[in-house]
Amino acid sequence: MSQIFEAISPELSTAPVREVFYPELPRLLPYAYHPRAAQIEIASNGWIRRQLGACFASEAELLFFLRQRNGIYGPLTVPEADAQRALDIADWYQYVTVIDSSVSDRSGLGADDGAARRVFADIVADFTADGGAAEAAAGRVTDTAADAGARSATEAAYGNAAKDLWRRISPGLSPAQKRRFGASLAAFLRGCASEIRAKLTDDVPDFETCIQVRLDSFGCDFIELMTEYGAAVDMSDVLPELAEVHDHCRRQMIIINDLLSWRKEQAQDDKMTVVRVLTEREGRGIQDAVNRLCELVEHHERTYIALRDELLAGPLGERPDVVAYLRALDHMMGGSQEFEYLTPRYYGDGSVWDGSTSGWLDLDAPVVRFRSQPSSAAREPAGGPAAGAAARCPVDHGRALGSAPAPAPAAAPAADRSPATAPAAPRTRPAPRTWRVAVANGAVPVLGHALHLWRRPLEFLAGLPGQGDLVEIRLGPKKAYLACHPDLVMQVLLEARTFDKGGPLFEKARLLVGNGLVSSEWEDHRTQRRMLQPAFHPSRMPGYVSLMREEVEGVLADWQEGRAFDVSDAMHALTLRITARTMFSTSVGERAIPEVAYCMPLIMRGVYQRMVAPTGWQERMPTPGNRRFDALRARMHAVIGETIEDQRRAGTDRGDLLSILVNARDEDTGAGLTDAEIYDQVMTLLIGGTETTGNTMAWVFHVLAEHPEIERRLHAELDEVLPDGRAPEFADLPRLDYTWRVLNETLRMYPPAWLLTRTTTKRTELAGKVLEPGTIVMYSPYALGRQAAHFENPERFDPDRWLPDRSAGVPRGAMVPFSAGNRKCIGDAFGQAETTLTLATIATRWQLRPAPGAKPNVAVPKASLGTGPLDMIPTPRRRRVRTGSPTPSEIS
Ligand code: HEM
Repeated sequence: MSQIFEAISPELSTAPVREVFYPELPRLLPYAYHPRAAQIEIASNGWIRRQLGACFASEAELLFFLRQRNGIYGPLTVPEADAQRALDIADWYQYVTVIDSSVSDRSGLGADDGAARRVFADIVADFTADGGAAEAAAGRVTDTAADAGARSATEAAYGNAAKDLWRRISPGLSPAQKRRFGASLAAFLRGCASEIRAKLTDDVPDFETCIQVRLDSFGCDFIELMTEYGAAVDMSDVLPELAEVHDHCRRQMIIINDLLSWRKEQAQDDKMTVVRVLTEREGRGIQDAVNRLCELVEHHERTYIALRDELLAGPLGERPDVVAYLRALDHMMGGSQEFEYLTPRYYGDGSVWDGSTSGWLDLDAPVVRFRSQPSSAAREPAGGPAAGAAARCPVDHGRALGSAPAPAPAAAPAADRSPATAPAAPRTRPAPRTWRVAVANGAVPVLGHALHLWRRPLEFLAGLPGQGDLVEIRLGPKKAYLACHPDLVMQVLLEARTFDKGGPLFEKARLLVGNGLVSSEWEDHRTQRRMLQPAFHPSRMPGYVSLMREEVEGVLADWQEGRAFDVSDAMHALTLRITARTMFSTSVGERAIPEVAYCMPLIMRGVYQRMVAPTGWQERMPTPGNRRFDALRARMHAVIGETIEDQRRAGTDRGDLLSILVNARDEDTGAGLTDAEIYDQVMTLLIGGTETTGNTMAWVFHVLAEHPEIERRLHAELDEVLPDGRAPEFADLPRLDYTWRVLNETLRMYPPAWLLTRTTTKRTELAGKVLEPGTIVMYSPYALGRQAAHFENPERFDPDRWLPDRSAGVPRGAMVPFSAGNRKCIGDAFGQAETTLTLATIATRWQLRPAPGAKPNVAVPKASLGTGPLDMIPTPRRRRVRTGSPTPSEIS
């Protein structure tokens, strides 16, 4: 293993320092140390010395291995296991880590994949029924002198250790688990051999091939088995049901491992790591690759949680062993990540963890930890956390990551399911730095800044980041703070328990949506999110998309050449119909839709006015405006109440969202939701799913009319992907790359959710300022998207800024149109599919131009940022069709 030493302790060179920024990962899963962690680690280190000492070239190498603290991996990943089992597991993981280290070493097993395969075959035989199991049963647990003579000391050591482990572990496994154990070990060793081969042949695989090899070489099968062993359960009979959960769990762990071990792997010239795939195979810069992979980690973690919750909400949730296993799997993932921050294995021999989980990491220094500032101006390349993080699911399952990006089904976040699985407090540690904390300019007596927010809110907000990273605003007697710096925004969003839903927006939103998902506070939110999540499962997206197609086609059937119409109204009507159809599949629902369409925009405007009102008395006055507002709310209530009643009467599952809500039962009490609770969720989804997408669509047609060159490029893509002029199917969406960039740029410049508020639930600190409980904290996707510090020429509509290379430097918190953390939009994938499909279908067939004198009016934005009435005139578009080589021919 001597080359490992050399590789990890490179000579200091005069080459420019290479540094990469590692964004904070969400860490939604719990982690804990086993109560006997310290004793287990020591005992396990003793076992390694006794059993596998012969596998190390010298005492120094053995000590080097032990300093990596591999013995703590077991106690961190099975914190609730019986102590003996936790020790068995610790030894097991150390055992495979010794093999893994030797595989990385070209003077050890890594020298020759053929030889390694032979050693591995012996190890498998020592473990499986022909070898270890049978011998263990007969009490023969060590190699005899004769056996040992035929094998090298190293091979004999591997064999003896395998037998010892098998003797201890196998009695706790069922016959099915024993069979799985053999197969899992074989898979691990097969993966190791493939890694050796790749290294020797200089092959960098594509993304999916790499993942497939890593699934084996990371030992995913036995990680799950060890989790079962730790929880004393057998999941062999439900593996198919767990397959999806496992897939996301595995990918999350592998990608985190590859990200955090990158310094070591690149020093050892490892080919089988997803970082290398992205940098070498897909030609990304290292920062871009890291950003992408961080997005993937978040995606897999959230999808894992969503799927896990879905399983628990179904019949398997009745089985205590499944519940115990999934809880153990949470700890496995959370603990595994904790280990990867902790181990000196990836940060250099002698490094000591300072608790940091994000920051700049030097790729070349012998000993490193995350730093708050880069140490070199020559870092490669300058840039911050995940670009376009809020944009979409970056996962292209089953394809190379670099191919056409997809507005594909992103996993929506899910709340945790019980106190035991409550998310670990997000450990955002903004860099110790000097923050600029300011009071916004232009306060007037009594009203403070309320008039600015009332009269010219966008201009006012966009000017605040120039004044400070955290800016105090006065709303009459109340103070509020706008987080302007992206890192502060991420802190607010990730520390969701401290910065909980609240503040003027949500207080007023409760007038409309009561205690629905978007406005509920931490505790309620977790239960609610679990209940609603199944409706947004990726598997439902193809069905939703075909329904969206029907609705868009229906709307287009009424368009007439040259006849102006209000595009904002039309898009809201369309998105409302789409959301409502996913919610109510009945004729009663159909009747409710026009009523809701009429009331909603008027109510939304009233909510915004109440939100920025400096005092609360105006809304209680019996003015005509207030009476109208109350009447509209009552009307909406009545019509939705009717659909709920209809669903209750029917009692059947109609496959729509209303059925999910009416049939939902509390896990503990078995109680269902009251009509009032269902009403709140229906209103939440109707508003969340209509205003946002409707406004986005209106803006996009406005900007296209203003930018003919961008429109021309959009048309070119549509003609290529949809040459026959049909509406896209679900499978077409990933190919509409430019369409997606146009929409993402629209969301940057005109985010529908332009100002959002939170309230602190306890005394806390933000930007070094102490905030008392109950303090209002806000963030503005609009103001963030207009900052020149993060977006070059921010007033320019430039979809290509979302090309991977150009977007690499955009800090994660600077682009949050769908928010982030556990309150991230539940309908993000739905919304992105909907806007992509709508834009593609309309722009394939029609071109819209403003009616004379028509332009957006944002002087008084509502709770959601819209264009206001926007009359546009449709003209049928003539498409260019490519056949083979680009020979344009016109079709109508
Ligand atoms: C362009 C489309 C959309 C945008 C820009 C958007 C934006 C957002 C944002 C920023 C939030 C977080 C609010 C906060 O931080 O306080 C949010 C939450 C939410 N959105 Fe969306 N949204 C979109 C589409 C949708 C759709 C289509 C639906 C439903 C069909 C939906 C339903 C919701 C719900 C229920 C929440 C609350 C989630 C929670 O707190 O757990 N949204 N959305």
